[in-house]
Amino acid sequence: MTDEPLLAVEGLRTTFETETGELVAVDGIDFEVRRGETVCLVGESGSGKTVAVESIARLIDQPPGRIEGSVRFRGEELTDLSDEELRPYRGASIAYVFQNPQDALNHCYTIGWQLIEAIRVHEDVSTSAARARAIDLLDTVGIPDPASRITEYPHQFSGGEKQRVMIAMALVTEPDLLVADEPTTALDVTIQADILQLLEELKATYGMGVLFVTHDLATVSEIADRVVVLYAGKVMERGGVLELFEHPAHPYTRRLLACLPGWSGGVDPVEGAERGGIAGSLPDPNDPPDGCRFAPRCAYAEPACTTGDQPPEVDLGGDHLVSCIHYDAGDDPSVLTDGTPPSDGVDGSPQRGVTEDD
Ligand SMILES: Nc1ncnc2c1ncn2[C@@H]1O[C@H](COP(=O)(O)OP(=O)(O)OP(=O)(O)O)[C@@H](O)[C@H]1O
Ligand code: NI
Repeated sequence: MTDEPLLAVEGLRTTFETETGELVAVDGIDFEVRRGETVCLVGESGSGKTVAVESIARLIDQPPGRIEGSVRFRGEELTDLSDEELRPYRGASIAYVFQNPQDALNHCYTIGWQLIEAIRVHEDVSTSAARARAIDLLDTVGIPDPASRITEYPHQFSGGEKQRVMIAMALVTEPDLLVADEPTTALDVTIQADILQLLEELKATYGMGVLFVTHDLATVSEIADRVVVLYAGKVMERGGVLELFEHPAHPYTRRLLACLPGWSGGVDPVEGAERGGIAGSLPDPNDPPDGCRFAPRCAYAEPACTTGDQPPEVDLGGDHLVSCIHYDAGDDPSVLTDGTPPSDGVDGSPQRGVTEDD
């Protein structure tokens, strides 16, 4: 029982009915979050990060959405539960913090009123006890002079303070899992680090698992214990943060890292040349390519990369998994890291292994 991860997601697949057909936002992904650790879900815009985390507590309307696969939380299969049975989990033992705190706060009510309401929804306590708890929570999230700030309205709080209030709201239920979807993206850079630091402190204090969504690898390097790299609804690679930053295996991860200023862990010539972004764009989610979803943008794609489904994950040891055929037994992954620029393929896109002179 103690070996059971806090959250175990297996084969999670979330699709939407759209006018142009079925859109596959998340396409059969596996990952885990253990107690007391921060797992970062990282990937470009549109890769399915938000849909993935919102699928966990079924925050997605079905229809048009459709969620399949297994989500086990503290050993319990959540997908079997009715909406009513899910209530103790959704927004409670699994709490969410989103990108824009102003969207979640009601500008007509004081911060205190909103916190007290949130507390009383979950606990049968007097208003004065709830008020004391609200002050305590504001103090916990680093709002100075909470006893007087509690009477203020959202517009009297800065962006960073509003996000701290949202974190306080999430803590009301003492969650076991805090899901934070780009919680710092809307904030000034100077404030972002403070919020990350706060989340780190709270994780330690409460022993929560944190599932953190970001497109920013610099943030990942600050807070992650483990990382899940998502691309076009598929997991490209996952593993411990140090392992992943020092020995990134998937060409997509390597490209992402090469875009990170100051990262010098074996940038290959193609990656180095493209610092500042990855050429090309995500595939059409209504019509994903066969094979590895990244193959159309991958400098190392071979014909075998573009057939079948996303390659099965290869276990590189130490919890490090990669979905890339170059790591299959018998293949030679050193082509990805030997520093030789891949030869140019047709229509200017570099392709390895498909030209005669390779
Ligand atoms: N309600 C919906 N109906 C139809 N398609 C949706 C819906 N919600 C999300 N999608 C699609 O699912 C895909 C994944 O979206 P998602 O919001 O999860 O991406 P993301 O990785 O969180 O991106 P970002 O970094 O921009 O937040 C996108 O193609 C998006 O258009
Ligand atoms: Ni998102």
